[in-house]
Amino acid sequence: MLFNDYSYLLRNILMLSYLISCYTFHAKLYKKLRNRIVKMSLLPRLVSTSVAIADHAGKLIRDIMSKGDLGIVTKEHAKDLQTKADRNAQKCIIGSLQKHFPKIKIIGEEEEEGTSDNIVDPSSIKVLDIKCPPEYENLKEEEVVVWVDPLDGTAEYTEGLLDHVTVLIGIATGGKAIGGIIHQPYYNYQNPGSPLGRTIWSTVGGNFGGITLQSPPSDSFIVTTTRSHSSSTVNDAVASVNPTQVLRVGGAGHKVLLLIEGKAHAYVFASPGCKKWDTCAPQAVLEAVGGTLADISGVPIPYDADAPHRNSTGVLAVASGVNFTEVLNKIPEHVKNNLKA
Ligand SMILES: Nc1ncnc2c1ncn2[C@@H]1O[C@H](COP(=O)(O)O)[C@@H](OP(=O)(O)O)[C@H]1O
Ligand SMILES: [Mg+2]
Ligand SMILES: [Mg+2]
Ligand SMILES: [Mg+2]
Repeated sequence: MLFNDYSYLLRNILMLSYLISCYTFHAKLYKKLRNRIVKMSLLPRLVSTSVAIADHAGKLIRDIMSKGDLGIVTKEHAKDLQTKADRNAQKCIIGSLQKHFPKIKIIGEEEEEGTSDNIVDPSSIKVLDIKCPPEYENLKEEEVVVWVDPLDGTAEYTEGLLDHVTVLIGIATGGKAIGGIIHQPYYNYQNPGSPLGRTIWSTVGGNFGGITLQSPPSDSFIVTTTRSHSSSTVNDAVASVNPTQVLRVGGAGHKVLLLIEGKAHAYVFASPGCKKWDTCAPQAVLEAVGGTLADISGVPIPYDADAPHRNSTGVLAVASGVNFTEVLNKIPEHVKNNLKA
């Protein structure tokens, strides 16, 4: 009896010391990771944190779709839709960015402000191997503008074209896109067994991750453009660059991923419909891999806090290795002038 009591006590002491050592180990590891992220300069810290935030927003987007009540409303016109997923993802992204970076300027597509629910937990932030170009080593929060598209490709989301959907977080300073996060919440959704979703990140002049750069075929010229916001000017511009194939798909983020993965040579959108939150993150990711994105006349798009939200002069982008000027020179003057007017 006495022996049983002792062995019981001994077992409990061993168990307790095991639990304490596990706790201490994890607490030390957590502290080490926190210290690493706190010591990083602002740009890599903002990119690492935004990757975790975009992943979390992607989960909210999938949850809303799986529950089936999308809460669709129209905004400026019948083809300009917004769902509960756009609204909830925006609240989560803005709330989380404000909590971690209180002084940065954040401009989001939707009207929703950040809330304290669904704030990304610091323990979900992984320290990624992000290179900070030397000119941004001392960047301050007050100098940064973040352009947020909580759900790009809303029209396609409502129609079940789920791989067209992305979450876009674009980081800008001095009017330039310098970092981007593109999260694709439904990547692999048609390949059960493969990991669902992926996140691509970049710093311009630094590095990128989450995607493998591939060149488009050399014996064709594939153009990607809008699927749900076409017009005669949009179609004229596409035809003018003599495509061998046209991929009409949703989302600015998705179209830029096609350029990076070698599925298209150029993204041509001669329309004032795209906004800065549609292009900032895609531009930063595309430029980090050697591609180019500007307006339909080749003029750089400004991303300052006071820049107009609308990209009124359209969008023209090419994959790495495709000559931007050659494509630009094929866009007719009447298309460029239509957008200037
Ligand atoms: N005429 C238009 N009106 C409103 N939004 C437009 C538009 N043309 C393009 N956009 C926006 O630009 C993004 C890319 O468009 P597209 O998929 O047609 O290429 C989409 O972002 P959102 O889905 O985030 O609203 C889309 O709504
Ligand atoms: Mg929208
Ligand atoms: Mg968008
Ligand atoms: Mg959107």
